[in-house]
Amino acid sequence: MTSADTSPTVFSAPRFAILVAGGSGSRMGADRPKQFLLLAGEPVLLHTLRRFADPALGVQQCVLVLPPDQFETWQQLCAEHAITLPHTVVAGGATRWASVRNGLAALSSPEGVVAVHDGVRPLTPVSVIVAAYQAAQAHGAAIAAVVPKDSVRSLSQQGSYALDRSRLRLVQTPQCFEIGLLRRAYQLPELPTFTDDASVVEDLHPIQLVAGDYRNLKITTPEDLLLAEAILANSPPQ
Ligand SMILES: Nc1ccn([C@@H]2O[C@H](COP(=O)(O)OP(=O)(O)OP(=O)(O)O)[C@@H](O)[C@H]2O)c(=O)n1
Ligand SMILES: C[C@](O)(CO)[C@H](O)COP(=O)(O)O
Repeated sequence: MTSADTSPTVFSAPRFAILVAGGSGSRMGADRPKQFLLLAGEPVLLHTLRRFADPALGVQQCVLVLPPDQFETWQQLCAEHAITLPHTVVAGGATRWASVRNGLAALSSPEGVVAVHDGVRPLTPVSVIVAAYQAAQAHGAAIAAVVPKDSVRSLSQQGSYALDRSRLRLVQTPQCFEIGLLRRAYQLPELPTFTDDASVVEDLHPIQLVAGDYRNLKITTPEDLLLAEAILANSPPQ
């Protein structure tokens, strides 16, 4: 895994972003999808959008994928929170895979590097996004990942057995790809084993890992929101 690059940002390929926020947030169990819940007084998705609007990234187009029945919610939040950051809104699908595919169709260019990022990862350091874009520019496909801190076991018919965690990584987003490569991968049929974009691409192209960040959590269940509030208050990622 390469570590986050601190040298001056050098990009040669144009950069795009797809923020997938088309889910319903069933595990959060809130009264609305978790991407619209407030974190430090602002919608989770606004925090995420702001990360990708950082001038160091120079992102040309940011596509937001939303549940088709939640466009009005987002419009209201944009008005309430004076959200003027430029973005393109498209409708999500029944699965994350379908939402990414819809986001890809909305990109304004067939060339460049695209970051696919969970709209519910609002604390991603910009340095991690830079590292993923740069590695994808060099190698075609790069994703953020961290080293597991817990021991890990696999279930077996007899019970369970220990895995060698030194050979395991926990996968995060952003996941960055040459646009042509990602489009080819998303023309293949959807499989139930696809949990992220790397799993969609890996049969076509090797996946490079870059160092993620433990603060880059995915807001999934209620305690994640508490953790995110604490991180923002005490150690906000830049
Ligand atoms: N049909 C879907 C499902 C998920 N996502 C997005 O993919 C990201 C990761 O998914 P997850 O955390 O599983 O979100 P939900 O599907 O909303 O949550 P849950 O599985 O608890 O219902 C989220 O930003 C989510 O909005 C999406 O764009 N379209
Ligand atoms: C894409 C992802 O965030 C990488 O860790 C993860 O696979 C999403 O999983 P989910 O079940 O859709 O939350």
